[in-house]
Amino acid sequence: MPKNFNIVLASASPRRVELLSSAGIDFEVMPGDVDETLLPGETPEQHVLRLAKSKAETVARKGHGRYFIGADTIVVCDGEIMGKPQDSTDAERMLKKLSGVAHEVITGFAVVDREAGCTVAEAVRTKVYFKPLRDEEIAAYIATGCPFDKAGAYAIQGGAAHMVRKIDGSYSNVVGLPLCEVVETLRNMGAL
Ligand SMILES: Cc1cn([C@H]2C[C@H](O)[C@@H](COP(=O)(O)OP(=O)(O)OP(=O)(O)O)O2)c(=O)[nH]c1=O
Repeated sequence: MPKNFNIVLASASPRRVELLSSAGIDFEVMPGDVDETLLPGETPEQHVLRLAKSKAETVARKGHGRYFIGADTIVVCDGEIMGKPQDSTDAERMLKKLSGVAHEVITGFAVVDREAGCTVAEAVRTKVYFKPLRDEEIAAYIATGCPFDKAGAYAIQGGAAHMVRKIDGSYSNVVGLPLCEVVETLRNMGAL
């Protein structure tokens, strides 16, 4: 793909940077720091779409470039929306809840075209099935420190790969950016 520094990824997530780079896209990175508190009555989709847009718009207001990409990932298990765990007790609680059952990972992404004054956003869902986890397995995983900056306290691409029996849907969506959909959207918007 041609070099295009008109694209800015509004993210501090090394996973998102790696995923977008793997698609052969050239872009700049500028983190978009926003308050990630869930609003009362917000559905999971509304939540990730609002945050994805907010991250992209925050950076679009101050950065240079034309297309700004923001994203937000959450885990939804039995009606509970899980963001990043607050501490190891919270991580343990989340992993015990995910143990032996299926949950959904939802990533919302938004692309702001600053010149055209328009935004395209989409929420993508992947179903993830965990095997039953032993308490020692959970404790050992938390001790690695990996869960703390991950929604639902796990990383499918890292130390938690062996906990996942199967997934239905996009793998990159679980890692933090649904690549197929993001690249399609960039192309439809004329960014590629
Ligand atoms: C479920 C899961 C999440 N994650 C990560 C993706 C996201 O980085 C993180 C969820 O937090 P987010 O708030 O979506 O993103 P972030 O704060 O890391 O980065 P930014 O807002 O600057 O873009 O969890 C994995 O890396 N692997 C996984 O298997």
